[in-house]
Amino acid sequence: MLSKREVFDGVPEEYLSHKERYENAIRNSVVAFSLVRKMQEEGKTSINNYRDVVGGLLGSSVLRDGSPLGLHYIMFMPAILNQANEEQQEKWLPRAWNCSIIGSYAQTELGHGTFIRGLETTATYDAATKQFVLHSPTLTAYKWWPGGLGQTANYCIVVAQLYTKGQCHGIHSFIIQVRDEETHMPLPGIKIGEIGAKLGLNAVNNGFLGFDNYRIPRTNMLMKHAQVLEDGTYVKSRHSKLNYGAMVFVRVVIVFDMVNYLSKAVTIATRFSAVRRQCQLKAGETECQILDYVTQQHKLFVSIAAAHAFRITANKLWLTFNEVNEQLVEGNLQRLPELHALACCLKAVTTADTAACVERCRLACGGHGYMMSSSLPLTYGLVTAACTYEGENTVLLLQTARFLVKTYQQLDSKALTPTVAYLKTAAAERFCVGWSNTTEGIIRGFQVVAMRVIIMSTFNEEVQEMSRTVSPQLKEVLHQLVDLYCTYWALEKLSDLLLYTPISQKEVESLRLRYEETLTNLRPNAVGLVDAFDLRDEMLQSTLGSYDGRVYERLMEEAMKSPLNAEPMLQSTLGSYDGRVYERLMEEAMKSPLNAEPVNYTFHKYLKPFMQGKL
Ligand SMILES: CC/C=C\C/C=C\C/C=C\C/C=C\CCCCC(=O)SCCNC(=O)CCNC(=O)[C@H](O)C(C)(C)COP(=O)(O)OP(=O)(O)OC[C@H]1O[C@@H](n2cnc3c(N)ncnc32)[C@H](O)[C@@H]1OP(=O)(O)O
Ligand SMILES: Cc1cc2nc3c(=O)[nH]c(=O)nc-3n(C[C@H](O)[C@H](O)[C@H](O)COP(=O)(O)OP(=O)(O)OC[C@H]3O[C@@H](n4cnc5c(N)ncnc54)[C@H](O)[C@@H]3O)c2cc1C
Repeated sequence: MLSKREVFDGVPEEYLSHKERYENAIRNSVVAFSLVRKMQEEGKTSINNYRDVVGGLLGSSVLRDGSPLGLHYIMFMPAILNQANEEQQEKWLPRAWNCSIIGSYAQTELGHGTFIRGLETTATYDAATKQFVLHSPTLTAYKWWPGGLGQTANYCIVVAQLYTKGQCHGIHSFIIQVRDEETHMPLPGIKIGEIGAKLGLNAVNNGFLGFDNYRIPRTNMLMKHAQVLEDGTYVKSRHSKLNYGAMVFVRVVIVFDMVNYLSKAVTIATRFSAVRRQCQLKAGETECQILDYVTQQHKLFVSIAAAHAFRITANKLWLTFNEVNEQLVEGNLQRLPELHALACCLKAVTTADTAACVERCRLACGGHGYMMSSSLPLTYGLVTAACTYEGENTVLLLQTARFLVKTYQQLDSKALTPTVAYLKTAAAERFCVGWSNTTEGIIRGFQVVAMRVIIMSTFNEEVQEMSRTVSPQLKEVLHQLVDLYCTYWALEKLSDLLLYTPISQKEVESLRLRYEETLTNLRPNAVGLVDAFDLRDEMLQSTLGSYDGRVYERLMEEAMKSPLNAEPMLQSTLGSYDGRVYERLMEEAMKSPLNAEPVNYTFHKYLKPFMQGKL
């Protein structure tokens, strides 16, 4: 059995080289995911409900900057579950589930990420040999970004343009072996490596992948929805977008991820704000806690409310996802567009808001928030990536807008699906006959705004659920959070409300007062509210947010761990670009020390024994 997490001579991750960071990540990941395998063996997690277990690990302090094995669970396995037929699932799922193969998900290319109908990788069917020929016709056709593909995965799901009998049938998914299972060497016809250092997630080992007329069996096309028969006949799917299912799943999971990161950041910043004393409210008094400043409360408290709002929303979205997928199994595709629009909208909104809130938490901690040891910069790097991956936010909001416009156009001719039923009511109250400075009044106002601009989504507060299951005291605080969240956004989006609702100047002024009252009302419970997230110090990994409040002692302890305090300069910088983007990106990637060797030693020492169940 492996010893617990090894670090280089006690040097924290921040001081490791790019290569050492990867080697450390492999060591930590095989230990962490050996635990998942143990839970599988004991029946404590299953192939249909491992989200919480894996999600908890991927957000934990052990894998704090991601894992080379993350995509295996996040997309490789869900893609097989979602797009492989029964025979293919029987062949591949057991090996993926016990990690005797490690997979990734290769869709994005150097030249295309958003416009997936424009992907260039081709899969051409050869009926004579009953094989598909995978090929990357240009440099921009190289797969670029797949997590774990650089040095770790030996299989991946590849999304390519399918050609058979001379005709292109659009993008489809294929399961492809890219490395030898014994030697881990890239297979002939495969060009593979890692793409280099990034803003964050530097333990994920994102890779590139090029094909040179690489042949795979016909049965390696995932054929749950569409098929290619032995003679090359193409059988199309019931719905052209069923192949996009893996992306919908991850967008839903990302909303849960944002809850975890936002809770962590606001816990750190709120606890630090209770410890930090700076300046005086009145001359001659002792310095006050910075948490007592209304400006500090304005920065932080809405993040506490947002963490709860996102958690409630994530749970509701997960229920919708499972409902719609059960209907898909029965052949009922009616709610697929709504699920797609909802997943797009909530992934975009929660990632953008979380990135903004985490940055605000950092700013609220002054210079100490800028220290890596606070864990706030690392958290920001993780959440800001989510605004881009799994669908760039702008593009996903446009998808939601497209769905809402279509829904509005069919308002009188088609029954509305549950999450847009409010449009009927908002349409009836075309100009929102009255305004009230209550939670319900604000929600109704936004429904009217949404109705009028058809691009705002609204959220359903689960207030009724809270009144059934919580004590009067807790209900009062949760209502304060609901009030805070609504009045905050009413004030943030005041221009829309002024444009589309009859809110008066007087009501805006009282809304402002109400907002400040709510901040004051929440102040006594602020630390208790973040303590309620129940995030252990090991999870927070933060000098500022530890439960015992020993901020300064911890800052100094961490500072003394820097090798710079023990020896002279270590650092070097990279060159800049001359405008030849794709060639330069590839040249930079090839500078990675990880690409200097075909197989990193951690494969033979850790990964292979892990995959063979010998750990
Ligand atoms: C189990 C794990 C547990 C815990 C994990 C813990 C943490 C996990 C958290 C984070 C994850 C970590 C790492 C993430 C790794 C990220 C991996 C990636 O990034 S993979 C690559 C992702 N790439 C994308 O998302 C590409 C974005 N682009 C698109 O999706 C599409 O191009 C588009 C923008 C949707 C447009 O598609 P297209 O051009 O084909 O379609 P149209 O716009 O013309 O619309 C036509 C029609 O189709 C409908 N539609 C589009 N997409 C879907 C869909 N997915 N489902 C259903 N329907 C869809 C659209 O609504 C239109 O319908 P119509 O209006 O015609 O009725
Ligand atoms: C950390 C990380 C991990 C990733 N992991 C994976 C992975 O494992 N597998 C994988 O396949 N991919 C992965 N990706 C790739 C990711 O899915 C793409 O980066 C994403 O889909 C965006 O595509 P792009 O980068 O090509 O940007 P582009 O599509 O080129 O978009 C660039 C910008 O152009 C604008 N834009 C583009 N299209 C439109 C439009 N229609 N309307 C308006 N504006 C538009 C937007 O401002 C957008 O930000 C990862 C990315 C990151 C950052």
